[in-house]
Amino acid sequence: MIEARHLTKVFDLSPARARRTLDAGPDRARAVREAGGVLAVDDVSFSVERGELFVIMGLSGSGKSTVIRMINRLVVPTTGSVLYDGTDVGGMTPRQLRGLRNERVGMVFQHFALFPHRTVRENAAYGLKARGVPRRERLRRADRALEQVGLGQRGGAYPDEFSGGMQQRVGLARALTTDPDVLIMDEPFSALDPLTRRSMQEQLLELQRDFRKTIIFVTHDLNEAMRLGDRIMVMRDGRTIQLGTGPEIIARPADGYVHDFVSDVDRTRVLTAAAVMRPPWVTAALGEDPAAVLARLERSRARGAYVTAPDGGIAGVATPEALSAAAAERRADLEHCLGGDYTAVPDDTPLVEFCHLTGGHAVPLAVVDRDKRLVGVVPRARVLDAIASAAEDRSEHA
Ligand SMILES: Nc1ncnc2c1ncn2[C@@H]1O[C@H](COP(=O)(O)OP(=O)(O)OP(=O)(O)O)[C@@H](O)[C@H]1O
Repeated sequence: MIEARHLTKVFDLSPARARRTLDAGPDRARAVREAGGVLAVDDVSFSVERGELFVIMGLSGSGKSTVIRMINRLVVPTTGSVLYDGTDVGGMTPRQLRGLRNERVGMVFQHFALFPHRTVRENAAYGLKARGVPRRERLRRADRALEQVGLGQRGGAYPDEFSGGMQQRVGLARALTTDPDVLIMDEPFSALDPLTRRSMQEQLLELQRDFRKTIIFVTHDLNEAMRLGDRIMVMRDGRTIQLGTGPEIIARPADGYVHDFVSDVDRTRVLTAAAVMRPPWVTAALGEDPAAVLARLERSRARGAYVTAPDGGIAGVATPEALSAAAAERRADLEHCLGGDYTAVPDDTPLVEFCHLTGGHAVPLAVVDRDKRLVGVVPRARVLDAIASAAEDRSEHA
C-alpha cells in the first residue's frame, strides 16, 4: 500500500547542495554536518501492507517524524520516493496531493487542539467541514467515529469535561470521520498516564481487529511498539537498524543497540506461542490405520498423536493405549481413538497467558492458526527455557 524507497532528507541545505554533499563520499552524515546541514533521514526503505499496523520506533531525533511527513509530502525528500498504491507521491499534482492528505491519509498527533467552545461531536466533525460535507452528514459521520472510539454517547459534551485520554479519542475520531485508507499516528499516546495509555492501546487494537486500517504508528516506547506492531522498524540517527516482528527483534536483535533496548522488555508478554513452538512429533489424519500410527508413536516415543480432521482442524489426540486397542480390534480408522486430552491455544497468544497451561496433559500444548489448524506444539521444557532466558535477560540488565 505504501512503499518508501531510499528516503533521505537533509535539512538546512539547498536541495542541490544537499544532493551534491550526499554524493561526496562514504561518510554522508559527516559531510552533511560539515556543510552545515542535518541528515535527518538516511536511505530508509520499507513497505507497509494494506491492513498492517506498522510501527516506527526510535529515540528522540532518530528521524521518525521526518519519515512520516515524507509519506504525504509535508516534507519533500532530498532523494528517494514514496509510492502510494503504486503511484509516486512526488509526481502528484497539487490537487491530487490535497486529495491524498485530506481524504486518504488521516493523521493523529500527540498534541492537537480541540475547540473548547464546540461540542465533542462538532470537534470530531471538524475535518469534514473544510471538505464541504453538509452539516447533517458531518454530524452523522462524527457520531459513527465517536462510536468507534467508545465515546458514542458523549458527543454533546464539551472538551473540558473530558480527561486527556478521552480528548485523545476525540482526536482519533476526527481522523476516522473521513474514513481514510491510512492512519498516521505520531506518538499519539505519549502524553497520557500509563493506565490511560494502556487502555488506548487496547482500544486501538480492538479498532484494528474490526476495521483493519493501514496504520503507521510512531513511538519511542518499545513496549508500546511490541504490543501494537505487526512489524516494527527501529531507527537510529536517521537510519533503519532493524525491521521485523516483535518476537523476531527480541529473539535476534540486529546489534548491541537494539539488544540493549529490548533487554528492558518483558519477554513473557512479547514471545508468542508461535515464537516458542516446535513441530509436533507425530500427527495423523482421521482416516489412517491405527496400527500404522501406533508404530510411528513408538518410534518417536511421543505420548500421543495429534489427529487432524479433513478440514485441517484438530480432531483430537490418539493415545498409545487407544491405538493398541483399535489395532487389536482391527479397526480401519482413528475415529474411535480420540480419547487423549489436550489443550490448544492460538499462535498469537503471549507466553504469559499460556505458560500455566503446559504440563497439564500427556501431550504438549497444541498451537493452532486462525483456521484452527495445528501449526506446532509447545512442550513444557520449551516454556521453562523461554521464561528462564527472559528472567536472565532482566537480571543482566538490572
Ligand atoms: N525542519 C527541520 N529543520 C532542521 N532540522 C530538522 C527539522 N526537522 C527535524 N530536524 C532534525 O532532524 C533530525 C530528526 O528529527 P525528527 O523530528 O524526524 O526525529 P524524531 O525521531 O521524530 O524525534 P522526536 O521523537 O523528538 O520527534 C533531528 O536531528 C532534528 O533536529
